Amino acid sequence: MLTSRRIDARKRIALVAHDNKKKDLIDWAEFNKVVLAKHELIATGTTGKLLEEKLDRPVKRLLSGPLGGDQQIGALIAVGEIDVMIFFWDPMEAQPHDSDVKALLRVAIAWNCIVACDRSTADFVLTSPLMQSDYAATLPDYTEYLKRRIENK
Ligand SMILES: O=C(CO)COP(=O)(O)O
Repeated sequence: MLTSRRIDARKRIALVAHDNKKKDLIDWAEFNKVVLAKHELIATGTTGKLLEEKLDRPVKRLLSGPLGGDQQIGALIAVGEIDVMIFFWDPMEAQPHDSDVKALLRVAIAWNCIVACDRSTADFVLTSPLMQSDYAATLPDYTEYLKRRIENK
């Protein structure tokens, strides 16, 4: 069931990284451990396992990316259950599941999900005042508009 964007300051953050980018994502998450502690973390299988170990906190782990985890994150985005996605994908190496990667990035944009694919953008997102509930509440919610537009097609 589609839900509207959450105004809550506690966001549901999806974290995903390709193998060559896992170290970058884990370093970033460790650096931002205190801020991330305020949010719910959801991740693809291997990324989630590494995050749990490094952050010493629970992370909702889905399937590994190539085994359907990317599709699970995409499905959560489509029903409004992810507020932010941090996806450090590898621009230097083709993935066996490139079609899933493309689908995940596509559905995130289709649903106006906040997406960061590198460390600089992830820093901007995490430090944005829009991460706080009172700021987010002043923004228009595009969810209903997007839903109408897609369903009327
Ligand atoms: O493959 C991925 C993203 O496309 C990530 O999956 P893992 O976190 O299971 O390695």
